[in-house]
Amino acid sequence: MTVIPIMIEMKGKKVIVVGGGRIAKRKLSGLIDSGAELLVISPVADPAIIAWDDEGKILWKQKCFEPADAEEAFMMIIATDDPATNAESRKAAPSNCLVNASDEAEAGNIHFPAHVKRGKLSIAVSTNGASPMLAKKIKQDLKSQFDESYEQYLDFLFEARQLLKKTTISKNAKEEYLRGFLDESFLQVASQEASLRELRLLMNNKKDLE
Ligand SMILES: C[C@@]1(CC(=O)O)c2cc3[nH]c(cc4nc(cc5[nH]c(cc(n2)[C@H]1CCC(=O)O)[C@@](C)(CC(=O)O)[C@@H]5CCC(=O)O)C(CC(=O)O)=C4CCC(=O)O)c(CCC(=O)O)c3CC(=O)O
Ligand SMILES: NC(=O)C1=CN([C@@H]2O[C@H](COP(=O)(O)OP(=O)(O)OC[C@H]3O[C@@H](n4cnc5c(N)ncnc54)[C@H](O)[C@@H]3O)[C@@H](O)[C@H]2O)C=CC1
Repeated sequence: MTVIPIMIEMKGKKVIVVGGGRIAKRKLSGLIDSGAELLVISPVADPAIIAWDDEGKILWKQKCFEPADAEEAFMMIIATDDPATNAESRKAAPSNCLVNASDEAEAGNIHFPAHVKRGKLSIAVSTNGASPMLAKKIKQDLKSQFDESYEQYLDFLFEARQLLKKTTISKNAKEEYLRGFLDESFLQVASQEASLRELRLLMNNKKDLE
């Protein structure tokens, strides 16, 4: 399979998860706050899945999979421990459906990468199914390299860039600021605040000229 990485908006999209065990729980945990409409089909479910159902975050249909369950699915995550059910649900997927086959790397058309999220920063690692364990190990390494301070740092970079867009300084000067903010010193909140103050002044100067 030749694959490409994309970031995808899942709000309101119908996702059918076939199976309610450990793997279904892991895949769901990455989707639970995405705004997708999450439906789990399985006779037995992990306690975390039952709790999400109680909280109204997902809908658990306590039953075995039937082809009609796949109707209008935007995405299917196939994760039962029964190979025959997994094959049957793959066949029932609507055309153009995104299909994650967690039991057989080549059988679906999407994989889930190992994922580090620090606020607006996302780093995904894929080995194309060669070694999910290596993907996980690299994720752990990246987690320490890009620690929690990156969440605040990304918010700073976002705000600084929005402020710069509103100033009248030259394109080169803007780029110089943006490049400067990549220096590690800007991981410090004090440096971020000082720069935001400076940029707000620049912006107000623009207003004065208007
Ligand atoms: C193709 C893919 C499809 C998909 O699931 O999307 C897939 C397929 C399969 N995984 C299997 C096994 C394991 N998978 C993991 C772990 C993870 N697997 C994930 C993704 C993917 N796994 C996709 C490719 C990702 C890539 O390589 O780029 C991660 C990264 C993300 C996630 O799951 O969200 C997550 C790390 C979570 C984290 O970041 O913490 C572990 C280790 C563990 O659980 O600790 C084991 C046991 C060790 C081993 O077997 O290697 C099996 C055999 C099943 C069987 O035995 O029947 C298959 C099927 C096959 O190989 O055909
Ligand atoms: N992609 C990945 O990262 C990994 C994938 N796997 C694969 O995922 C599969 C599932 O693993 P676990 O979640 O650990 O198993 P599990 O035993 O925890 O859960 C299996 C689930 O399938 C459900 N199920 C069984 N028959 C069904 C049917 N006819 N219709 C609907 N649901 C049905 C069960 O009720 C249960 O909820 C494994 O068989 C393995 O092939 C395993 C490890 C990692």
